[in-house]
Amino acid sequence: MLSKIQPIARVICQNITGRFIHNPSARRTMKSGIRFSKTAKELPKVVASKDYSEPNSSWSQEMMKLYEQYIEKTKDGSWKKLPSYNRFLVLNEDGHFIDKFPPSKARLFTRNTEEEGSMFEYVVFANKVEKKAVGLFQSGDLLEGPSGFVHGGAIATIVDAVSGTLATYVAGFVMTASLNLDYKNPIPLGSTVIIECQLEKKEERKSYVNTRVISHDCTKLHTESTALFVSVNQKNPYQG
Ligand SMILES: CCCCCCCC/C=C\CCCCCCCC(=O)SCCNC(=O)CCNC(=O)[C@H](O)C(C)(C)COP(=O)(O)OP(=O)(O)OC[C@H]1O[C@@H](n2cnc3c(N)ncnc32)[C@H](O)[C@@H]1OP(=O)(O)O
Repeated sequence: MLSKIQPIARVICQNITGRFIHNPSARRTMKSGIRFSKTAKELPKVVASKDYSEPNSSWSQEMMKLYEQYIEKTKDGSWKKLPSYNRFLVLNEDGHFIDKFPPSKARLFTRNTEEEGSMFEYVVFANKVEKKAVGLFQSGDLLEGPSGFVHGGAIATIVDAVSGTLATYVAGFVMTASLNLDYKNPIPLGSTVIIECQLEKKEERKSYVNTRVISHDCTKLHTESTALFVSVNQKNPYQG
Protein backbone atom coordinates (compact mmCIF):
# COMPACT_ATOMS: atom_id res chain seq x y z
CA MET A 1 0.00 0.00 0.00
CA LEU A 2 2.73 2.42 1.00
CA SER A 3 4.72 1.78 -2.15
CA LYS A 4 1.70 2.90 -4.20
CA ILE A 5 1.26 6.05 -2.18
CA GLN A 6 4.88 7.21 -2.18
CA PRO A 7 5.27 8.25 -5.83
CA ILE A 8 2.05 10.26 -5.64
CA ALA A 9 3.27 11.98 -2.49
CA ARG A 10 6.53 12.89 -4.15
CA VAL A 11 4.70 14.50 -7.05
CA ILE A 12 2.38 16.41 -4.76
CA CYS A 13 5.23 17.65 -2.60
CA GLN A 14 7.48 18.52 -5.52
CA ASN A 15 4.73 20.48 -7.18
CA ILE A 16 3.88 22.40 -4.05
CA THR A 17 7.34 23.12 -2.74
CA GLY A 18 9.64 22.83 -5.69
CA ARG A 19 11.77 20.53 -3.50
CA PHE A 20 12.38 16.86 -3.83
CA ILE A 21 11.04 14.99 -0.87
CA HIS A 22 12.27 11.54 0.07
CA ASN A 23 9.55 10.22 2.26
CA PRO A 24 9.49 6.43 2.41
CA SER A 25 7.68 5.94 5.69
CA ALA A 26 5.15 8.73 5.68
CA ARG A 27 1.78 7.40 6.68
CA ARG A 28 -0.92 9.63 5.37
CA THR A 29 -1.75 12.82 3.55
CA MET A 30 -3.79 15.60 5.06
CA LYS A 31 -6.52 17.25 3.01
CA SER A 32 -4.36 20.34 2.68
CA GLY A 33 -1.75 18.41 0.72
CA ILE A 34 0.75 18.46 3.58
CA ARG A 35 2.30 15.09 4.30
CA PHE A 36 2.73 14.16 7.91
CA SER A 37 4.56 11.44 9.72
CA LYS A 38 5.31 10.78 13.34
CA THR A 39 8.17 8.44 12.58
CA ALA A 40 9.91 9.21 9.30
CA LYS A 41 13.47 10.40 9.87
CA GLU A 42 13.76 11.32 6.20
CA LEU A 43 11.05 13.97 6.24
CA PRO A 44 12.29 17.45 5.43
CA LYS A 45 11.82 20.01 8.15
CA VAL A 46 9.56 22.18 6.05
CA VAL A 47 6.89 20.87 3.72
CA ALA A 48 4.73 23.61 2.36
CA SER A 49 1.07 23.76 1.58
CA LYS A 50 -0.22 26.70 -0.50
CA ASP A 51 1.79 29.82 0.19
CA TYR A 52 -0.81 32.56 0.59
CA SER A 53 1.81 35.29 0.44
CA GLU A 54 2.52 34.78 -3.25
CA PRO A 55 1.19 37.61 -5.45
CA ASN A 56 -2.28 37.16 -6.92
CA SER A 57 -4.45 39.09 -9.35
CA SER A 58 -6.04 41.16 -6.57
CA TRP A 59 -2.75 42.85 -5.71
CA SER A 60 -2.61 46.54 -6.56
CA GLN A 61 0.21 48.19 -8.49
CA GLU A 62 1.51 49.65 -5.22
CA MET A 63 1.54 46.23 -3.58
CA MET A 64 3.30 44.64 -6.55
CA LYS A 65 5.87 47.43 -6.75
CA LEU A 66 6.79 47.07 -3.08
CA TYR A 67 6.82 43.30 -3.39
CA GLU A 68 9.29 43.47 -6.26
CA GLN A 69 11.49 45.90 -4.29
CA TYR A 70 11.68 43.48 -1.38
CA ILE A 71 12.18 40.45 -3.61
CA GLU A 72 15.19 42.35 -4.99
CA LYS A 73 16.51 42.66 -1.42
CA THR A 74 16.34 38.90 -0.96
CA LYS A 75 18.84 38.34 -3.75
CA ASP A 76 21.95 38.96 -1.62
CA GLY A 77 20.51 36.77 1.13
CA SER A 78 20.11 39.56 3.69
CA TRP A 79 16.30 39.52 3.49
CA LYS A 80 14.13 36.46 3.25
CA LYS A 81 10.55 36.14 2.07
CA LEU A 82 8.70 34.05 4.63
CA PRO A 83 5.98 31.72 3.39
CA SER A 84 2.51 31.89 4.89
CA TYR A 85 0.06 29.02 5.22
CA ASN A 86 -3.51 28.75 6.47
CA ARG A 87 -2.67 26.70 9.56
CA PHE A 88 0.24 26.52 11.98
CA LEU A 89 2.44 23.54 11.40
CA VAL A 90 4.04 21.95 14.42
CA LEU A 91 7.35 20.13 14.55
CA ASN A 92 8.36 17.42 16.99
CA GLU A 93 11.73 17.26 18.75
CA ASP A 94 13.40 15.73 15.69
CA GLY A 95 12.23 18.58 13.51
CA HIS A 96 9.52 16.49 11.87
CA PHE A 97 5.90 17.42 11.49
CA ILE A 98 3.45 16.04 13.95
CA ASP A 99 -0.26 16.07 13.36
CA LYS A 100 -1.08 18.01 16.48
CA PHE A 101 -3.71 19.78 14.43
CA PRO A 102 -5.52 17.08 12.46
CA PRO A 103 -7.51 17.91 9.32
CA SER A 104 -10.33 20.24 10.25
CA LYS A 105 -12.12 23.38 9.15
CA ALA A 106 -9.93 25.49 11.45
CA ARG A 107 -8.00 28.20 9.59
CA LEU A 108 -5.50 30.84 10.57
CA PHE A 109 -7.59 33.99 11.02
CA THR A 110 -5.58 36.03 8.52
CA ARG A 111 -5.72 33.29 5.88
CA ASN A 112 -9.26 32.06 6.29
CA THR A 113 -10.68 32.72 2.86
CA GLU A 114 -9.85 31.56 -0.64
CA GLU A 115 -11.43 34.72 -2.07
CA GLU A 116 -8.42 36.70 -3.20
CA GLY A 117 -8.32 40.34 -2.16
CA SER A 118 -11.33 40.27 0.15
CA MET A 119 -9.54 40.33 3.51
CA PHE A 120 -5.85 40.24 4.44
CA GLU A 121 -3.46 40.24 1.50
CA TYR A 122 0.01 40.34 2.96
CA VAL A 123 3.54 39.12 2.64
CA VAL A 124 6.33 39.24 5.22
CA PHE A 125 10.03 39.73 4.58
CA ALA A 126 12.55 39.35 7.41
CA ASN A 127 16.17 40.22 8.06
CA LYS A 128 17.65 38.03 10.77
CA VAL A 129 20.86 40.04 11.25
CA GLU A 130 19.04 43.34 11.65
CA LYS A 131 16.17 41.63 13.52
CA LYS A 132 13.63 43.37 11.34
CA ALA A 133 10.54 42.33 9.45
CA VAL A 134 8.50 44.18 6.87
CA GLY A 135 4.93 43.28 6.06
CA LEU A 136 3.27 44.54 2.89
CA PHE A 137 -0.45 44.64 3.54
CA GLN A 138 -3.36 45.36 1.22
CA SER A 139 -6.70 45.51 3.02
CA GLY A 140 -9.81 43.98 1.46
CA ASP A 141 -13.41 45.21 1.52
CA LEU A 142 -14.41 42.77 4.28
CA LEU A 143 -12.12 44.56 6.75
CA GLU A 144 -14.15 47.76 6.89
CA GLY A 145 -14.62 49.57 10.17
CA PRO A 146 -15.62 53.23 9.80
CA SER A 147 -16.96 53.76 6.26
CA GLY A 148 -14.08 53.61 3.83
CA PHE A 149 -11.45 52.75 6.42
CA VAL A 150 -9.94 49.61 7.91
CA HIS A 151 -11.37 48.28 11.19
CA GLY A 152 -9.07 48.82 14.18
CA GLY A 153 -9.33 45.14 15.11
CA ALA A 154 -8.15 44.18 11.64
CA ILE A 155 -5.19 46.53 12.04
CA ALA A 156 -4.39 44.94 15.41
CA THR A 157 -4.64 41.52 13.78
CA ILE A 158 -2.22 42.26 10.99
CA VAL A 159 0.21 44.04 13.32
CA ASP A 160 0.08 41.01 15.64
CA ALA A 161 0.61 38.68 12.70
CA VAL A 162 3.62 40.53 11.27
CA SER A 163 5.31 41.38 14.58
CA GLY A 164 4.55 37.83 15.80
CA THR A 165 6.15 36.47 12.65
CA LEU A 166 9.33 38.43 13.43
CA ALA A 167 9.31 37.15 17.03
CA THR A 168 8.79 33.60 15.75
CA TYR A 169 11.56 34.03 13.22
CA VAL A 170 14.10 35.10 15.82
CA ALA A 171 12.87 33.21 18.88
CA GLY A 172 10.84 30.18 17.74
CA PHE A 173 7.22 29.63 18.68
CA VAL A 174 5.74 32.46 20.74
CA MET A 175 2.44 33.64 22.12
CA THR A 176 1.43 37.27 22.18
CA ALA A 177 1.51 38.35 25.82
CA SER A 178 0.71 41.99 25.20
CA LEU A 179 -0.05 44.20 22.22
CA ASN A 180 -0.44 47.97 22.52
CA LEU A 181 -1.53 50.11 19.60
CA ASP A 182 -1.73 53.83 18.92
CA TYR A 183 -3.95 54.58 15.94
CA LYS A 184 -2.59 57.80 14.48
CA ASN A 185 -4.31 58.03 11.08
CA PRO A 186 -7.00 55.82 9.56
CA ILE A 187 -6.04 53.40 6.82
CA PRO A 188 -8.15 53.83 3.65
CA LEU A 189 -9.87 50.55 2.80
CA GLY A 190 -8.16 48.87 -0.13
CA SER A 191 -4.91 50.76 0.26
CA THR A 192 -1.48 49.21 0.64
CA VAL A 193 0.57 49.91 3.75
CA ILE A 194 4.02 48.93 4.99
CA ILE A 195 4.34 47.32 8.41
CA GLU A 196 7.85 47.81 9.77
CA CYS A 197 8.82 45.71 12.79
CA GLN A 198 11.99 45.85 14.83
CA LEU A 199 12.99 43.51 17.62
CA GLU A 200 13.78 45.98 20.37
CA LYS A 201 15.22 43.48 22.83
CA LYS A 202 15.14 39.85 23.83
CA GLU A 203 15.34 38.80 27.46
CA GLU A 204 15.26 35.05 27.90
CA ARG A 205 11.72 34.00 26.86
CA LYS A 206 10.56 37.58 26.22
CA SER A 207 10.83 39.24 22.80
CA TYR A 208 9.82 42.89 22.54
CA VAL A 209 8.83 44.13 19.08
CA ASN A 210 8.14 47.71 18.01
CA THR A 211 6.06 48.31 14.91
CA ARG A 212 5.09 51.20 12.63
CA VAL A 213 2.42 51.04 9.97
CA ILE A 214 3.04 53.60 7.24
CA SER A 215 1.44 54.37 3.89
CA HIS A 216 2.89 52.70 0.79
CA ASP A 217 4.57 55.98 -0.24
CA CYS A 218 6.02 56.42 3.27
CA THR A 219 4.31 59.81 3.71
CA LYS A 220 1.85 58.95 6.49
CA LEU A 221 2.16 57.21 9.84
CA HIS A 222 -0.99 55.17 10.43
CA THR A 223 -0.29 53.11 13.54
CA GLU A 224 2.42 52.50 16.11
CA SER A 225 2.63 49.47 18.33
CA THR A 226 4.68 47.76 21.00
CA ALA A 227 4.29 44.08 21.68
CA LEU A 228 5.65 41.42 23.99
CA PHE A 229 5.90 37.84 22.75
CA VAL A 230 6.72 35.02 25.15
CA SER A 231 8.46 31.91 23.84
CA VAL A 232 6.65 28.66 24.36
CA ASN A 233 8.07 25.20 24.18
CA GLN A 234 8.12 24.48 20.42
CA LYS A 235 10.87 24.38 17.80
CA ASN A 236 11.40 27.32 15.47
CA PRO A 237 9.37 26.57 12.33
CA TYR A 238 11.74 28.66 10.23
CA GLN A 239 14.83 26.54 10.94
CA GLY A 240 13.81 23.96 8.36
C1 LIG B 1 5.97 25.03 6.84
C2 LIG B 1 6.58 26.21 7.46
C3 LIG B 1 6.14 26.44 8.86
C4 LIG B 1 5.52 27.76 8.98
C5 LIG B 1 4.89 27.86 10.31
C6 LIG B 1 4.23 29.13 10.36
C7 LIG B 1 4.56 29.78 11.63
C8 LIG B 1 3.88 31.08 11.64
C9 LIG B 1 4.79 32.09 12.08
C10 LIG B 1 4.42 33.21 12.51
C11 LIG B 1 3.03 33.66 12.63
C12 LIG B 1 2.91 34.33 13.92
C13 LIG B 1 1.65 35.04 13.99
C14 LIG B 1 1.22 35.02 15.39
C15 LIG B 1 0.21 36.06 15.64
C16 LIG B 1 -0.89 35.55 16.49
C17 LIG B 1 -0.41 35.28 17.89
C18 LIG B 1 -1.56 35.10 18.78
O1 LIG B 1 -2.65 35.48 18.48
S1 LIG B 1 -1.26 34.30 20.23
C19 LIG B 1 -2.88 34.30 20.96
C20 LIG B 1 -3.08 35.42 21.92
N1 LIG B 1 -2.22 35.22 23.08
C21 LIG B 1 -2.59 34.39 24.04
O2 LIG B 1 -3.61 33.78 24.03
C22 LIG B 1 -1.58 34.24 25.16
C23 LIG B 1 -2.26 33.92 26.46
N2 LIG B 1 -1.25 33.95 27.52
C24 LIG B 1 -0.48 32.88 27.79
O3 LIG B 1 -0.62 31.82 27.17
C25 LIG B 1 0.57 33.05 28.83
O4 LIG B 1 0.24 34.10 29.67
C26 LIG B 1 2.00 33.30 28.24
C27 LIG B 1 2.42 32.11 27.36
C28 LIG B 1 2.03 34.59 27.41
C29 LIG B 1 3.01 33.44 29.37
O5 LIG B 1 2.70 32.44 30.32
P1 LIG B 1 3.83 31.52 30.94
O6 LIG B 1 3.20 30.83 32.11
O7 LIG B 1 4.45 30.65 29.89
O8 LIG B 1 4.97 32.51 31.42
P2 LIG B 1 4.95 33.67 32.52
O9 LIG B 1 5.86 33.28 33.60
O10 LIG B 1 3.56 34.06 32.90
O11 LIG B 1 5.55 34.88 31.67
C30 LIG B 1 6.88 34.80 31.18
C31 LIG B 1 7.49 36.15 31.34
O12 LIG B 1 6.72 37.09 30.55
C32 LIG B 1 6.19 38.13 31.40
N3 LIG B 1 4.84 38.45 30.94
C33 LIG B 1 3.86 37.61 30.62
N4 LIG B 1 2.78 38.26 30.25
C34 LIG B 1 3.09 39.58 30.31
C35 LIG B 1 2.37 40.76 30.03
N5 LIG B 1 1.10 40.74 29.59
N6 LIG B 1 3.00 41.93 30.21
C36 LIG B 1 4.30 41.99 30.65
N7 LIG B 1 5.03 40.88 30.92
C37 LIG B 1 4.42 39.71 30.78
C38 LIG B 1 6.18 37.52 32.78
O13 LIG B 1 6.22 38.53 33.79
C39 LIG B 1 7.45 36.69 32.76
O14 LIG B 1 8.54 37.54 32.92
P3 LIG B 1 9.83 37.09 33.78
O15 LIG B 1 10.38 35.86 33.09
O16 LIG B 1 9.32 36.78 35.14
O17 LIG B 1 10.77 38.26 33.73
